[in-house]
Amino acid sequence: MIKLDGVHVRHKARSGGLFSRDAVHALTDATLEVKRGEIVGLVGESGCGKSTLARVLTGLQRPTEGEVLFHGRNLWNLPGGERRNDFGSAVGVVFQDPSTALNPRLPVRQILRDPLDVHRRGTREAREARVEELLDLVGLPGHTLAALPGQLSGGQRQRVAIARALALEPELIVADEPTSALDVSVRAQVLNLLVDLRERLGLGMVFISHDIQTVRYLADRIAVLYLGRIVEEGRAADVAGAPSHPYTEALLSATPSLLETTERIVLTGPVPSATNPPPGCPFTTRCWKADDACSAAFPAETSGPGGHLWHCVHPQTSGAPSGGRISATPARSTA
Ligand SMILES: Nc1ncnc2c1ncn2[C@@H]1O[C@H](COP(=O)(O)OP(=O)(O)OP(=O)(O)O)[C@@H](O)[C@H]1O
Repeated sequence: MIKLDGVHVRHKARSGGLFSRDAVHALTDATLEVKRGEIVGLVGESGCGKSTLARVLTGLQRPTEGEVLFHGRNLWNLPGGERRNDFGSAVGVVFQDPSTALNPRLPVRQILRDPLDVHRRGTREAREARVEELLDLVGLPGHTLAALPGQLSGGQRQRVAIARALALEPELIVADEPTSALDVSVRAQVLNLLVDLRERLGLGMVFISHDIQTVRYLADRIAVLYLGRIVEEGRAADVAGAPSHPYTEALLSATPSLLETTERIVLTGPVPSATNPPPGCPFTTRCWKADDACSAAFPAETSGPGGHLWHCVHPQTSGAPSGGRISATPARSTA
């Protein structure tokens, strides 16, 4: 349905002076496909490029290089009107914090009507009926329509934001950390709602989170980002169950599931600057397996069964995470 092909995004560095040519390499050579009805999880630490990738997928950010293909057509070669109308309605977005994503002065009824009005969908009566249908889809009672966002709980606000994202019957929802601003008690409800909607509506979804355990629960496939690069990608069971990249292993150990006994990997070295990324593997400075071979060039793509891909010179090959077996090294300590 949508494919990123060799996408690079470089921003002008904020810290540079007026005439500085310094660039932040927010995304480097990202290739990723989301098929109809599939949930792709995107994980990585803060600043690794998750939101940039979300902005590229939703057409809010034009790549510096590379292509965004929507049903095989280059998004940025489409006429502006087609891009805004057809692509704009095919992709819905849910942001992290519903308190800031929803206009506090508009009642829910108007918030849900806005996209239908802007895209001139159906008659006035049909739009009213759609608004009620949307509310029902996300499990909110009818009286919510008269409420202002400030009169709702965080979980209810996020349900309204999800309903708004669904208004134009999108094929794809991009959800950027949709539960991290919510109370722990309602996170599971919102996650279950997203899974339920995917099943009922056949939606594709890109779910972005720094928490690989949450993503593992939801996603069909996972892509792991590190300093703007996708370093591992594959079926969720392969990436989270038998990671090949040491960084994925470290992410998994940071939020161990209750059933696993892997020791925690605490990464110690510095994260390289995104303004001046190293020529080799960007994880070298924190990796306990790194040697000279890792610094020469960014590791080529290696593939395993089921479309499992990784970029690492010393991948984990045993089929099980090494955490719990490797003792602490200068680049890694355990806690
Ligand atoms: N408009 C911009 N101008 C300059 N640099 C930017 C801009 N937007 C993002 N960046 C930089 O690009 C890199 C990737 O940022 P991005 O927001 O995509 O990461 P992220 O993984 O979503 O982080 P977080 O989880 O903290 O939101 C970071 O180094 C960030 O500082």
